Amino acid sequence: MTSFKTTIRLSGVSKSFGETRALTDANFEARAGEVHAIVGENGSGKSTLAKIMSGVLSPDAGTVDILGGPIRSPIEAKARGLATIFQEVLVADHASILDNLYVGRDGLVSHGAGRAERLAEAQQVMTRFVGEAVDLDAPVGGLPLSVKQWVVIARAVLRRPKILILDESSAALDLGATQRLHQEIDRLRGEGATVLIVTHRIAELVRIADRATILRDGKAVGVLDRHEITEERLLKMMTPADRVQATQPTLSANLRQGATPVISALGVRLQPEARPFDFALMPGMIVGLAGLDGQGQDLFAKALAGIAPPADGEVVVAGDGGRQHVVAGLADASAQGIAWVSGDRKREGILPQQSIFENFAIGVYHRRLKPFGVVDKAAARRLFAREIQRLSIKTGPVMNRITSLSGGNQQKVLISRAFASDPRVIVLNDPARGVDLNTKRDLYRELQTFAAAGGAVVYLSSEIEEFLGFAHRVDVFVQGSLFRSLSGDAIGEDSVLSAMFGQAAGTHVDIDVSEAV
Ligand SMILES: Nc1ncnc2c1ncn2[C@@H]1O[C@H](COP(=O)(O)OP(=O)(O)OP(=O)(O)O)[C@@H](O)[C@H]1O
Repeated sequence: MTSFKTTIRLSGVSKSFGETRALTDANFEARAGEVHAIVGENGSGKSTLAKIMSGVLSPDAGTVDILGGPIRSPIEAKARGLATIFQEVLVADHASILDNLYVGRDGLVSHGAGRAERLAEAQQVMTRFVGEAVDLDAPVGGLPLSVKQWVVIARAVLRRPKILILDESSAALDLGATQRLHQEIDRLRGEGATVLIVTHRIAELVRIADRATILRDGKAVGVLDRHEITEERLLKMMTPADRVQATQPTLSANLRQGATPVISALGVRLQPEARPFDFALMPGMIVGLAGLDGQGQDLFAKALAGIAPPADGEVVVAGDGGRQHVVAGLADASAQGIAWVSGDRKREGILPQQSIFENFAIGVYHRRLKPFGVVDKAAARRLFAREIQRLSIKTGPVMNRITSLSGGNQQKVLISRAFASDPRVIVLNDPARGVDLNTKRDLYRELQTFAAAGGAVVYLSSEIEEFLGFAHRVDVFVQGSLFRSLSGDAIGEDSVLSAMFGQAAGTHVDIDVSEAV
């Protein structure tokens, strides 16, 4: 018989924030040498559980036994060998990579004893993670989100933890990087560590989790073994009985082909040295943007939304009466009916000092003014109430700060803001990051309804699975330029992946916008 060493045991744990019950009488158990996933809808209590285990929050009731005793503070957690990577990417922007890696150990390490060993150790780990050597003295502030995420992961791994908790830590990583993270998780498991992962990425769960504990409304409702973990089973267990099940997305066939593109780009160059390309998006169409990290797809999404103009060429939107209008910035794009949803909600999305309602309403005020420029707050409130229902946003009083919501629910507020601005085009940059399975399905359905009514959707994702059965076309970016467009049946996991690596599998569809512009 195999004997397991239990490293974590939580019994009857409850935690409330005001009137919100985040955890109610929850039990949880994990072992040495296992990867254990914590799964549940947005707001089901996953992060609260992780924070209690990490000593950041103390439970209102129940017992916590981690590696032999309760944990009363983050310092105690650290001393006992527990490291946690929280949902938000927490780095000191002004400090170097090296200082960020060793912060909190024994002061900063830019000078003094031990620098040489630490440099070597840090360089080795960062090279393994990022896939190439990095300048450890570079300030973290200017680095891409994915490298910042690696800094946070490396900081935890360098402590050689006995328990590692990853709360949505792969969210900012692309395909190759996620694979490298999985290798690291395998290595830690092999060394006997307990690895807890909180993730909404189902493919990830199936690939690496030995067991999964499912939370529903703050209660642990079951534990699945590796062979029992399937998307349908997880959905069934995590969905509250009163939650309307979304239907599987179906692809609308009645594309109005031949219509004028609602948004197009001719001879666009994203970087001075990159190859120029053309792009056109018809009303009723959902186009996926794909690529390995940093291949230009994110720059292009930002160019379409007016956030960062391309290095060369123009983005053109069809205005009233067929007029062509060159997009001249974010406010202009928004006035032309192009809405933007960012996946990096902390930097580009939420206004952390504002209420939940204000974060929603800011997107609709300019379109829902009463005569004489007076804001119709009552109308905005009614609209928000409808959106809360539609996307099942789990919120307390809407005048509470946006930061009181769980991460996934903050993201849902941003998505609802985009829908409510009556856009003609919605550009979404990895919007499903940190969003639960049910909401992903709701989101696909809402976007399909929007497209079926003549709207156009640009959907950037780092997960290929998201495009399947959802996008009419997937545009794959390589080296800062559009490499391949895959349409209809040509969209498959293998064909998109091959194109991402610059290979020729799949059907090459040239986009001809010359007639339209
Ligand atoms: N500091 C806080 N103040 C008020 N409410 C809070 C606070 N932290 C969490 N909550 C509430 O507790 C509930 C559980 O939140 P938690 O962050 O644990 O959910 P989660 O399962 O991690 O969600 P997600 O998948 O969206 O990250 C939510 O309803 C959330 O709004």
